[in-house]
Amino acid sequence: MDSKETSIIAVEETEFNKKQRNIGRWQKMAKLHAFTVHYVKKARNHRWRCSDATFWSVDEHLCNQWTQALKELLEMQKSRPKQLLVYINPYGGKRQGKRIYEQKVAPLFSLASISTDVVITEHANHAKDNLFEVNIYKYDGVVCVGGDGMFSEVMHGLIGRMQKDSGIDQNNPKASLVQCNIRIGIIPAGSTDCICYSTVGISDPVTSALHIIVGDCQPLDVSSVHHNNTFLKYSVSLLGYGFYGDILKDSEKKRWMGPMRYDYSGFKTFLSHHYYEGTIAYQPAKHTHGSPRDQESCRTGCYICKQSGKQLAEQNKERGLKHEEGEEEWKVIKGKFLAINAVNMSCACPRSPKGLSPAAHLADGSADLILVRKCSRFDFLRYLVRHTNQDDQFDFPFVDVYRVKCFQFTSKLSEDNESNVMDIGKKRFGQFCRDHPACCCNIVNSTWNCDGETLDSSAIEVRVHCQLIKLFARGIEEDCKDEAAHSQSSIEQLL
Ligand SMILES: Nc1ncnc2c1ncn2[C@@H]1O[C@H](COP(=O)(O)OP(=O)(O)OP(=O)(O)O)[C@@H](O)[C@H]1O
Ligand SMILES: CCCCCCCCCCCCC/C=C/[C@@H](O)[C@H](CO)NC(C)=O
Ligand SMILES: [Ca+2]
Repeated sequence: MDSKETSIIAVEETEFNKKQRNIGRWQKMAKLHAFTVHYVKKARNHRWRCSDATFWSVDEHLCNQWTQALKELLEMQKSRPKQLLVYINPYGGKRQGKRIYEQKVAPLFSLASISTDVVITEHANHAKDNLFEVNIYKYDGVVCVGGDGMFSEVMHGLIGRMQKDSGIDQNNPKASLVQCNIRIGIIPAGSTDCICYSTVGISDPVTSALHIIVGDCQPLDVSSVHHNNTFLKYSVSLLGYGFYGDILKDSEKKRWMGPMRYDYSGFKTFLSHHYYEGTIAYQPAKHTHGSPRDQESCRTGCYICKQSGKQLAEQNKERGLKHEEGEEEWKVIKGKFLAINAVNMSCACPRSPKGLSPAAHLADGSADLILVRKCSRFDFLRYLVRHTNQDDQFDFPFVDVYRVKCFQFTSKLSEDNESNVMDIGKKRFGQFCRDHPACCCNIVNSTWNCDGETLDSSAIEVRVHCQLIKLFARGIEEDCKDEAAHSQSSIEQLL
């Protein structure tokens, strides 16, 4: 945190006697007055904690003046939320959402004088549907307690509500969507918590609660996914076909296993080593300055994301004056793929601390399209291992990566179904694997994994909407070796 920026959470008058301290003769001479400042203390690995410091004086007036001045300073922080709508998924991750909120988060919100309306969800889509009914405009933010799936619900509710209120048809894949200025806070209590980890740098409920309290704001790109002019879903983290789609499909049947289900299904999917044929067409993201092979990652105050934000503001100003840009060139790739991963952000998570595309940006209006072509099991394992270490994940002859603003995918199977009259044998028994006719392995489509939810269609059209939503976060901060000491000194400077 910048030392000029206040990291105070709350200021309270304190009864001095309760804080028994050895202050020698002062205590005997006069009645002491005190106030306590609760502030953010930065610890290692992007973790934030709430700490406090008590100040005392024999001068009651001086004490009151300080308390008043600090409270006024806090009042002036207009970006801080005062009223929040909170959705808790009691069944996400290890089913600890309610406990985490009540024990770790609610006391901090109350300390920071934030009032809350809390909804404990009773079924899937409860939060999403509810966001179409409530008066969302009275809130400074919506908080979800759960995992990526719960975040996805809240995001769909908010984006959908904004488009409905503005008369925008979500089924139109070319529609300019209305930005959503009501920020979303994520209290991680899921299985992967990739969105929280990639935007804060850690999956920790207290840290996330403190980012909400100090009123952080991080814009985020959102991809819209359509099939045949029908809206399917939005995505902010991973849109994965092949490996990650198959893991998700298998793991959904094993929700009872909790977060372990991904390891079990991951191992199974790895052993099955399925590849899928299809065609990808994409438009490169020429507007952004970065590349997926950059060494630098997106960090707090990222220059590339700021530039994209400026371009977006210009476009919004010019909209109406200018006609839609002419069609840019499409690149087409046909092939056999073990995995097709499109990521709007790095997708860093505790399992993969750098993520699937370490140089992807949170708010640059682009996604990184990663194509993992058919290769041996051993090579695929080498690729997967690089999700977890520092080595370059794209430095393989069977892996390609492109920074794109939109793409389309059609599986070979659906191309064939659309264009050919299938013979009776195929219709009855399914299509047989052309490479191994003797093995009779059935070719089926994979499933798209869209931020942890499956999509019903394999043929999709995807478009990145630059900075469509905002989070209570600030992106991952640059490593600071002496963060704890720095935070302490910033509070001392302030007082
Ligand atoms: N009360 C509920 N009962 C059943 N399902 C719910 C309920 N509330 C929300 N859900 C659904 O549960 C799904 C999964 O929840 P969540 O994302 O919180 O946990 P997770 O899947 O374990 O974690 P992750 O998404 O990080 O892998 C969400 O898609 C959401 O729609
Ligand atoms: C033998 C080594 C295997 C290493 C495997 C590493 C696995 C890394 C997993 C990274 C997934 C990150 C993408 C996040 C996706 C989320 O949207 C989704 C929902 O929470 N999670 C999953 C697992 O699909
Ligand atoms: Ca992006």
